[in-house]
Amino acid sequence: MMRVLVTGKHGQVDTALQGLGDQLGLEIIRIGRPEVDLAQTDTMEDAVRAARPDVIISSAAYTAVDKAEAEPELAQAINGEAPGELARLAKELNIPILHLSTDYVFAGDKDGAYEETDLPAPVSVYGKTKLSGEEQIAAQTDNHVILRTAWVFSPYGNNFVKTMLRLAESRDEVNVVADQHGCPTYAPDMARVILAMAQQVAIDDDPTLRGIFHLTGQGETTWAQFAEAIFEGSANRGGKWVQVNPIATTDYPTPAKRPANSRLSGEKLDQTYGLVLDPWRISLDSCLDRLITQGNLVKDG
Ligand SMILES: NC(=O)C1=CN([C@@H]2O[C@H](COP(=O)(O)OP(=O)(O)OC[C@H]3O[C@@H](n4cnc5c(N)ncnc54)[C@H](OP(=O)(O)O)[C@@H]3O)[C@@H](O)[C@H]2O)C=CC1
Ligand SMILES: Cc1cn([C@H]2C[C@H](O)[C@@H](COP(=O)(O)OP(=O)(O)O[C@H]3O[C@@H](C)C(=O)[C@@H](O)[C@H]3O)O2)c(=O)[nH]c1=O
Repeated sequence: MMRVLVTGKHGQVDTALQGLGDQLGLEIIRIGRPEVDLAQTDTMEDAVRAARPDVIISSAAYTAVDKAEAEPELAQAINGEAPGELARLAKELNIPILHLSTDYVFAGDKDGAYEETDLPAPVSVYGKTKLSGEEQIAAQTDNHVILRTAWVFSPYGNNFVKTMLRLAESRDEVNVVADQHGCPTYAPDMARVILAMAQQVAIDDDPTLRGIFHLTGQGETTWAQFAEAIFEGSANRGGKWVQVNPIATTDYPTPAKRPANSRLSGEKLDQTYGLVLDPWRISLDSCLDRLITQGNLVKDG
């Protein structure tokens, strides 16, 4: 049975990986706080070695985009240094590492969807530290896959879908930015693709399977359109409909700057691995089924 070490014990992606890994009969070993703190890289080695992994999936990160502006050193330790240390260990153990990165490594001034060959130029502390993580991994081992994803949502943890449903509890309308474009991505869809890739790279040393890949849900939208789809889906399931007022980014000031366009092309992933994620609208239905129809919003906290 393949042993998959995953960083993160309470996050969206690591939770989805656990759920699917169990179904597929993989041994998923999750490491995280309090035993392993990625801000203190010396807490990682014993846990990684004890897990005897066949592959590492580096999912955990400092993901509080606005808060990172005030805590750049901590964000850099977790998003920059820790992946480098994980990759060093992967190299020593002679196993592949798959690492989650972000659309926020891009500046957002491109017209079309970003390709893997486009130059990153992050505009936030979070984006800069995630780019540093990519670089530190690549410096440690060639046996790596960097997976840039975006706008992740799921029934678990914190995300935009759950934020909107929570706002609906106290508001009849909400102002949402309409000039940032991206690709929402459902964590359980990601888990399907990530585990398929992990199984392939664990047995195939073909260099074309390595390197950077973009991994997002099919289709694109804006945060305002995404919010509208969330409330329509909510109303269709007997939940509340809330009016979305589209606004400009300048009317929603935040500590961190976000890219105006962070759409990612999934073409390389499709051509290399033959893998695509589901359209985000279909996945949003699955997510809302679990959150509203099955009443998990309250339970998940
Ligand atoms: N969420 C998104 O929209 C996007 C995410 N990504 C990337 O995808 C990956 C997964 O994201 P997602 O699942 O949404 O993240 P979450 O914010 O849901 O979870 C982050 C995980 O990292 C863990 N973590 C944070 N700090 C530490 C630390 N110091 N030591 C140990 N564990 C720590 C958290 O544990 P704890 O609960 O203890 O804090 C949690 O398990 C990340 O690498 C992220 O950068 C990329 C693009 C979009
Ligand atoms: C809650 C809220 C947000 N917004 C805006 C702020 C921001 O521009 C946009 C999204 O807000 P959030 O803070 O929820 O999302 P944000 O933290 O920017 O999400 C990002 O997380 C990191 C981890 C990533 O890697 C990215 O891919 C992306 O998913 O919506 C509104 O306009 N109105 C609102 O009521």
